Amino acid sequence: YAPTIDVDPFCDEVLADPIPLQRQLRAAGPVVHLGSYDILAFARYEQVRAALVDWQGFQSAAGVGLANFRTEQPWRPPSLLLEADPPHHDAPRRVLQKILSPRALRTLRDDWFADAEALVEKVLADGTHIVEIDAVTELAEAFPLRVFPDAVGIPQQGRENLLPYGDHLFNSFGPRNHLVEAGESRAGELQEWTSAQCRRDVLAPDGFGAEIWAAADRGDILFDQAPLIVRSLLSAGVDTTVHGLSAVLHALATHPEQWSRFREAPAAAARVAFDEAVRWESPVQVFFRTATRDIEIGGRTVPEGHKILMFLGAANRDDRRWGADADRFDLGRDPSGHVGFGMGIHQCVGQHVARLEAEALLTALARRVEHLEPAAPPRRHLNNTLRSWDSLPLRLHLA
Ligand code: HEM
Ligand SMILES: CC(C)Cc1ccc(C(=O)O)cc1
Repeated sequence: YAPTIDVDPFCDEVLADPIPLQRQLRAAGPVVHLGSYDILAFARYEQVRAALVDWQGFQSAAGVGLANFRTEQPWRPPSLLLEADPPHHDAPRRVLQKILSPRALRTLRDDWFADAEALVEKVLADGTHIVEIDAVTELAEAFPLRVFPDAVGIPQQGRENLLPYGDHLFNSFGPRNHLVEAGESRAGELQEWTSAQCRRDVLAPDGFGAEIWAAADRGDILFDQAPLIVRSLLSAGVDTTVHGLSAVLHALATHPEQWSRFREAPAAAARVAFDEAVRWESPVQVFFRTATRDIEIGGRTVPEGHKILMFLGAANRDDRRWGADADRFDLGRDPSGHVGFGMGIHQCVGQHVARLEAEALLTALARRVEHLEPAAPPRRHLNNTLRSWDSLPLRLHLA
């Protein structure tokens, strides 16, 4: 038995504010039937985590969106990591894990910290004691776009395609609603542009892209896998960090006591602040899996071949796991174990890149900004998978 809830989780009202539905789903039970799509959903931490780590029972190869690749054509060739299961998932994952490891990223640390300081200087330059900015366009979008495409090694030309490509990709994990339809006219062109950036002859000789091709030279992966693995970086590595950064900036700006606490020890607190923001906001809100057999979970059977929907954002605010103050953004909390980066064999392979970007930007801001506060109400960006802001007007009081 699973209670049915008929609210459409992908309607604009829920995408703008998913918190009420998250509460309703958690309260309804460990497994809930979504009437609007006739699928089963998990919103409590225990079941979401259990489904994420059970890659044999809940597979990714049939797609991690609503579309079931067993019966319908994906809009782009499936990812060799995200939309693959072991054994096919193993080699591409091993290659990316090594290239994106904390140790491998050490060579970028100084450059990214220096670039974040340069960006913050540029943004604050035209102010005297108080500066008003839109933190989405001037910081959260600007910083990843300054450092990440260069780290991958793609050409300068056309980088403005990265955000719209990612936005459509993340919409396409949901149902074919107005958000997907709005992106469909450019989808083919954006997909072609992105794939063209993954060819060996256009990539710089010393970036993540070149390292993926070098793995093919060594025989760690096949040559025809290399471009798709580069595509994974361009697909997952931009919009996610943009919305992760705007999430942590919004959290800190709306919790002034947390900002002053953060400024006392920015280097140490930067990583916890980012992970607590990823837990609290969950930039990646939901995604799907497909049952590989009839599976018992939460006292209910998921029939073989059926899609399940995991509400990461709801799990990250489940008081059964996080305590009574689960809804509070609190730098004193230990956010480890959150599912904002997933969990198990598909857990975000780029999480250390995201954390390094956040550390660089937050420490640069902590040096120069005494206090930050909202200057006007922020505006939500609606996307079937991502929780994000279109605009985040902030007033920065300089140190
Ligand atoms: C705040 C930023 C980010 C968030 C919230 C995020 C979230 C996630 C989540 C939830 C998953 C698991 C998907 C699943 O289980 O099906 C994932 C996987 C992945 N992420 Fe991230 N991500 C972020 C940044 C990045 C970056 C910067 C990169 C690349 C440099 C990246 C590359 C990937 C890849 C390739 C996968 C697939 C891993 C696999 O299936 O083995 N992500 N990410
Ligand atoms: C949260 C995830 C769905 C983000 C993501 C997107 C795309 C890929 C890919 O490999 O193309 C990997 C991860």
